Formats: sequence, C-alpha cells, structure tokens
Amino acid sequence: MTYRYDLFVIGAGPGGLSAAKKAASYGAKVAIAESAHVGGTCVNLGCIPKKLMVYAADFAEFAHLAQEYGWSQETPKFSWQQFKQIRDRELDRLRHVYQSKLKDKGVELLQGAAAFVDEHTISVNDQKFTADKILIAVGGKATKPNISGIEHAVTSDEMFHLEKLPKRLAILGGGYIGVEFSSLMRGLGVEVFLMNRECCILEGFDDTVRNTVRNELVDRGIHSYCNTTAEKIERVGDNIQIQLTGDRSDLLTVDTLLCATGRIPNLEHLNLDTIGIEQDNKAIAVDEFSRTNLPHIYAVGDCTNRKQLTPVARAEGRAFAETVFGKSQMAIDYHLIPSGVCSRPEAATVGMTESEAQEKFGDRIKCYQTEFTPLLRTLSQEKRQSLIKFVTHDDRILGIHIVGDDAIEIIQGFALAMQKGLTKAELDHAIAIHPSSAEELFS
Ligand SMILES: Cc1cc2nc3c(=O)[nH]c(=O)nc-3n(C[C@H](O)[C@H](O)[C@H](O)COP(=O)(O)OP(=O)(O)OC[C@H]3O[C@@H](n4cnc5c(N)ncnc54)[C@H](O)[C@@H]3O)c2cc1C
Ligand SMILES: NC(=O)c1ccc[n+]([C@@H]2O[C@H](COP(=O)([O-])OP(=O)(O)OC[C@H]3O[C@@H](n4cnc5c(N)ncnc54)[C@H](O)[C@@H]3O)[C@@H](O)[C@H]2O)c1
Repeated sequence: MTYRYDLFVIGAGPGGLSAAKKAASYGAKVAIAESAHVGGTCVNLGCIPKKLMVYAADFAEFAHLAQEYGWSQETPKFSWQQFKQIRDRELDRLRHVYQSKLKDKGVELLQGAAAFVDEHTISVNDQKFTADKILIAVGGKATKPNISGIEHAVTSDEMFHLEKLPKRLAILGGGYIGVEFSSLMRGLGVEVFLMNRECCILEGFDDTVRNTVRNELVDRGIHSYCNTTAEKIERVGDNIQIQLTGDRSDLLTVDTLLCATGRIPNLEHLNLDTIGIEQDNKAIAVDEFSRTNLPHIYAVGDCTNRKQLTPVARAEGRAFAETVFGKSQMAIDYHLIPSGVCSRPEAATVGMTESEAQEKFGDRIKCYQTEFTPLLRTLSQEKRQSLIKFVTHDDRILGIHIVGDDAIEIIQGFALAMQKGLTKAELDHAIAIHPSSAEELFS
C-alpha cells in the first residue's frame, strides 16, 4: 500500500512542530494540519503572550523601585490596547517564523481541522489525505468545573483578548495559571481575588515554596482565599456575583471571573472512536515511545497523560521522530524536569519536595534553606525576600526549590547538574559568580 505522506501530524503546537521538522530532516514526506494558529497554545495563548504580559506588569514594580534608586517620581501610564497591539504584532512575527521553518524543511502545512476517516486516512476541509504514520499532537483546552453559572467565567484564552482590563478580577484555581494571572493582573493594577480549594496555592510544589509565594502575593495586595471555591455564579448587570463556599462563604462581586481549574486533552473532534484509539483518563494512552494501541499512530504533548509543558511536548515530538524515522529508539526521561511559575515572586522547582523525599527516605533526608534579600532589592523600603531550599539524601541533591527574582533562570543549570548526580559537597566546592542571587546556592 502506498500513502500520500510518510507522516501526517495533527496539530502545529510545540509537539507537532518539533516532530514534523525532525521527521522531514530524515527525508520523510510530512504534512501538518493546524485548525487555528501555527505555534499552538504556547505561542498564541500560553507561554509567550503570558510572559510578555508578565514583563508588561513588571514595569510598574520597576517604576516604583526606580524611585528608591534616585529616579524622580513620575506616574507612568499603561495602555492595555497599545500593549495588545504590540504583543500581537510579535506573535504574528513568531507564527511566520514557524511557518517558514516548516517550508524550509519541506513540510506541507494544511490549514483546517483534521479528523480520522480510517486508520490511515485523515480529512481536512473535506479533503482526504493518506499517511503511513500519524502523529496526534492536538494539545489541550481549559476545563471548567460543574458550578451553576460557570458560563460567566472566562478561561485563560479569553484573558489575552479582554476588551479592557478588569477592575476586580476573581480567579478560580490556584495552580500555575491562576497564580501567574493573579500576579500579573495585580501588577497591572487590578484588584485580584484568588480562590483555591486546597489549603494553599500551587499544589504539588514544596510546602515552603507554596507558603512563601502565597505570603508574597498577599503582601503585594492579592486577596488569597484558600480552602474556598465557588458554589454559585450569577451575572448581575455588568458584574458577576460569586457565592463562595469553604473557609470563605461571603458573596464576592467582581467584573471578571477567570476559571483556571486545569486543562484536558483536545480530542473531541478527532473521531478517535471510529478507529479505536485507547484512552487513559480522557487522554490518549501511549507507551514510552509515544505509540498508541495502533502501532502506526502516535501521540505527544498535552493530549497525552504526561507533563503539560512546552519543553516536554517538544522533546516528545523529537523523540518520536528519532525513534520512527531516525536511527535510534528514544524515550523521554521524565525524572528531574524543572518547571517555573512566572508569578512575582517567581517560583522554580526541580526534583523532589521535602514531603516526597520524606515519604521515600524517611528521616534520613536533610534540608538546607536560606532566605536573603537580593542586592537589587536592598535599597528598597519594601524588602523582598528570596528563598532557596535543597532537599538531600546521603548528600545527593534530590530537589531544589527557589522563590524570588530570576528563580526560573537560576534553576535551569542546576537541573542539569542534578541529572548528573550532583552532591551538596560538590556544589559547596564550586566557585560562584559574585554578586549574584545564584551564589546563594553555593555554600
Ligand atoms: C496560559 C498558559 C500558559 C502556559 N505557560 C507555560 C509556560 O510558561 N511554560 C511551559 O512550559 N508551558 C506553559 N503552558 C503549557 C504549554 O502551552 C503546553 O504544554 C504546550 O503548548 C503543549 O504543546 P502541544 O504541542 O502538546 O499542544 P498545543 O500547543 O496546545 O498545540 C496543539 C495544536 O493543535 C491544534 N489542533 C487541535 N485540534 C486539531 C485538529 N483536530 N486539527 C488540526 N489542528 C488541531 C491546536 O489548534 C493547537 O495549535 C502554558 C499553557 C497555558 C494555557
Ligand atoms: N509556567 C508554566 O510552566 C505553566 C504556566 C501555565 C500553565 N502550565 C501548564 O498548564 C497546566 C494547566 O494549568 P492550570 O493552572 O489550569 O492547572 P493546574 O492543574 O496547575 O491547577 C488547577 C488548580 O485548580 C484547582 N481547582 C480545580 N477545580 C477547582 C474548583 N472547583 N474550585 C477551586 N479550585 C479548583 C486545582 O485544585 C488546582 O490547584 C499546568 O498543569 C501546567 O502543566 C504551565
């Protein structure tokens, strides 16, 4: 049987793009279908626009800090409309860069929603295409809990395109998205109410990090309601009224409600049932080589049940292409993947939390913790603390957790060193750069 393509990729996000380009570099004839914008969630509605908004918000804090350094007092004004225009111009440029990279590699881009017709046939805009191998890389979408009136809540997708900045914003969910948006919106001058149903924000992070970030958010004026969720939501005129339940049970009135309660795979329009692809908890079930139960169909990124992070989707895409079209079988090592929350303060983490290490090694673990004021902040009246915590066992570093300026940039190199089995003694013998925040990791 001959097929039109060696590989058909569904979804041009980080996972699909990296797989398509790598497979093409091995000489495969590749097509990629995209129903929205090339670049996927990351470029269009995720990492990149989010981080640009974080930077936009930072200028408010820096303008304040500048006065402590002797700059004269002026009140800078922020224009949301102007920022959106400038940001969208940059996202457009990025999309073009990704498109021309596909073209350079000879990958054919098909604009439209793809669905399975049979095991080797995909339809896009009523046209049918056959392929020997198929990669599903359709990513995820925001999910909303079943709460009366939840249709009045927006998701992170809409937050990027709001007509105007909210005056009072409530956020349901204290995970990555809830914490990042609460912080950046506060930075832009919005009154923010952050609700999470657990005892603290950032479930899964080390408890010290969770508590430190929360205290700092509160210090910056965010109302943080833990053990609290929404029972009922109603639109009243231009406002949204939220009946809270849990530790807080009052009626909260805001103009915008962001639902940030998690993301699920985006599988509903693919016709997966017609070909019998097995699922695992609403995601596509795959083995260590990203292969589904059908041996010629693979899946990578947020539509599988692994880590919902851009570098992970990219790595899975590359590993798939290497395994199927390259020279060696490649599986991803999910151990020690660093991640960071772009809140103010920033939080970054790699490896085990203290409680995870305790569960595994009991009282034999040892933690080291240091808190300090970064040099940049020492002239300020508002003392912003940074925090570094090591979790070790028999001197081997099991986890590093950082809160404060540049935490995300600092942790990257240490994650690599940990993968190489770094011990605390080795770190203490190394020579750091001074003055810096990262030097605080060295003894
Ligand atoms: C607000 C937000 C902020 C984030 N910030 C970060 C961050 O700072 N760092 C980080 O590592 N991760 C971050 N993430 C997560 C990151 O965006 C995802 O993990 C990553 O984009 C997953 O890549 P993917 O290729 O699996 O899917 P996606 O990027 O979602 O791409 C999937 C693509 O498939 C397309 N598609 C879907 N169905 C079809 C179909 N039937 N036919 C054709 N095309 C289809 C979609 O339109 C989309 O373009 C963030 C996510 C969000 C929502
Ligand atoms: N900086 C980054 O790397 C980054 C940034 C954004 C998103 N992401 C990725 O996207 C994924 C999705 O982000 P997210 O923040 O939507 O999900 P999340 O899983 O990180 O957090 C969702 C939070 O909502 C809470 N929740 C669920 N239902 C609730 C309810 N009814 N009431 C109150 N709280 C409720 C959950 O307990 C959880 O704490 C993340 O897991 C992450 O992998 C990464």
